[in-house]
Amino acid sequence: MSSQLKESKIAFIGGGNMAAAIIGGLTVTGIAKQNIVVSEPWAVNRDKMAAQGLRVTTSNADAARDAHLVILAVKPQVAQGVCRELADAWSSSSSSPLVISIAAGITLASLQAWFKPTGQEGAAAPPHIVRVMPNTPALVGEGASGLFAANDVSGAERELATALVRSVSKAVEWVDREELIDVVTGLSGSGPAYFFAMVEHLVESATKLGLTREQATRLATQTCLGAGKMLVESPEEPAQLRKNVTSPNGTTAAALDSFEASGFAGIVDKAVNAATTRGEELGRTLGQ
Ligand SMILES: NC(=O)C1=CN([C@@H]2O[C@H](COP(=O)(O)OP(=O)(O)OC[C@H]3O[C@@H](n4cnc5c(N)ncnc54)[C@H](OP(=O)(O)O)[C@@H]3O)[C@@H](O)[C@H]2O)C=CC1
Ligand SMILES: O=C(O)[C@@H]1CCC=N1
Repeated sequence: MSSQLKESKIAFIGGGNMAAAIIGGLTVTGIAKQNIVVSEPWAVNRDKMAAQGLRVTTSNADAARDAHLVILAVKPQVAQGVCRELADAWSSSSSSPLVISIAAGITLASLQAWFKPTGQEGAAAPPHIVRVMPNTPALVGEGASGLFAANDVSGAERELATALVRSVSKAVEWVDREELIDVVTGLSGSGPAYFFAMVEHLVESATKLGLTREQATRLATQTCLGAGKMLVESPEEPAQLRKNVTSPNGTTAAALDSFEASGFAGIVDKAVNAATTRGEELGRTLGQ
């Protein structure tokens, strides 16, 4: 792990699902809990974080004031208010941290405008910002994340962001246009839910056909894990792995033909487009 990351004080603004996933991954990889502070208004989430030995607060300003890295992990709908609050907190300090925003859709232009210093003499310059789109498998160190940095982000800051993301993600992809973060959102940010939904449907079908729910769940989840592991570890392309399962005129062909007859490729294409478009829309409607 990078020594820069190990020595950084990290503040999470928002202690919900995604913050919990990233923090879970970070602590497993050896980031000291005393270097993490979580600001979270909801007592239930705060207590969960405190129970893990993390420092918690209800004050975003207190959490962020001395941090080297601030992870903006609130819903897009509250991002503007939170950024303005943080800008106020930094207006009386001489340095500002690197901000990592994971808020879906919220653009760098919006974040930069909301973080503008409030005009006090000697106030810190606005923070440098990296947008990251992680996903919840970060919790088990199996995340997939996309990143995009503002122009003013230095090489060292990029390395710090990469180190943070890499400590909870196996796939780490910098993209070269900001719009592509919305595509990453539609693919891997939301993606775990697509696989969970698939497993839910598989379990429903097999239960209707006679397996117990428990048996069906064990078989479906292990199939998902096994297929995922093969996708990662095998040198073969996904299409070849699919063909290896598909005996001519066999059972798999019957299922895949059924998928195709129901327009599977089109269904997936529409879904990824819907998520990507929703990201763009969030950015437009909630942003500058
Ligand atoms: N969940 C996912 O899989 C992914 C989420 N993201 C992004 O991560 C961000 C967080 O999502 P997620 O973790 O799912 O959402 P959650 O609602 O689980 O977490 C957000 C947390 O922020 C808290 N909060 C609300 N207002 C404030 C405030 N003013 N200051 C500090 N904290 C506040 C919320 O408290 P309360 O409940 O009381 O409102 C909540 O606990 C979103 O922007 C989302 O787009 C990105 C990738 C994947
Ligand atoms: O559903 C959402 O908006 C967030 C962003 C990606 C995953 N969850």
